[in-house]
Amino acid sequence: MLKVDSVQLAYHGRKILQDVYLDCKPGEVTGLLGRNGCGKSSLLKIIFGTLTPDFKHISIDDQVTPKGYIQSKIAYLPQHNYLPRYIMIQQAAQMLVDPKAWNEFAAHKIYQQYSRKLSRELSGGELRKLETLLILYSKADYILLDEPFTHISPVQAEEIKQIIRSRAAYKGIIVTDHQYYNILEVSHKIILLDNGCTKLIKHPDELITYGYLSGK
Ligand SMILES: Nc1ncnc2c1ncn2[C@@H]1O[C@H](COP(=O)(O)OP(=O)(O)OP(=O)(O)O)[C@@H](O)[C@H]1O
Repeated sequence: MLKVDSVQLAYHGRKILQDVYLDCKPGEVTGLLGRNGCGKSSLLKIIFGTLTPDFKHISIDDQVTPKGYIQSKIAYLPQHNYLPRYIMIQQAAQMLVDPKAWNEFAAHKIYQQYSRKLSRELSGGELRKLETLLILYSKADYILLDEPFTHISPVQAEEIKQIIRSRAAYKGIIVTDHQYYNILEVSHKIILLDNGCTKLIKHPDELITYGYLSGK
């Protein structure tokens, strides 16, 4: 199990994260919701290990894991595109995809369609979908997805949700997005980040109580 505890982060003396606890185990999708600027991306970067906060306690199976990207324990889809503009999709896939999952990955239509293209030749939505797929089919046991539904049309979002669910059979997945209805649908557990603290949401109505949804 991945456990994230006691994260404290401040930028220039302004507290962003102060009382954070969340956990995620293989077989589970954890949805992370929160208003703009509440610290969702920062928290994912801290879990991945590329942002160092004032304090954190992160462990995988009770072993302290300060940098999850080492040994590919954790993979991370950043909020913004990560593939270099001139890389061929097939080349990126060969570097990132778990060989054991290759056949399933390569069967996806979008891969077959664009494998011989450069990343710069794809539309925003096509590239986002492929980047998400590459991370979901990586070797890592834990996957962090920052806004996988951005630029994605509704039918494509349905397909991504199905893939997230099927990959969650093998992995623990933490996903955040402003398309909260997609997050509610795909997640087994919802965590709201509010005033620097995590709150486990037991019923969607609590999202109104905490002021994340307007309730109108
Ligand atoms: N490098 C930085 N230096 C100073 N402040 C920063 C830095 N990075 C982020 N922040 C601030 O920290 C806060 C949290 O940012 P973060 O990107 O984690 O929020 P978020 O919840 O992912 O937001 P959004 O939903 O809008 O993407 C914001 O107020 C942001 O302005």
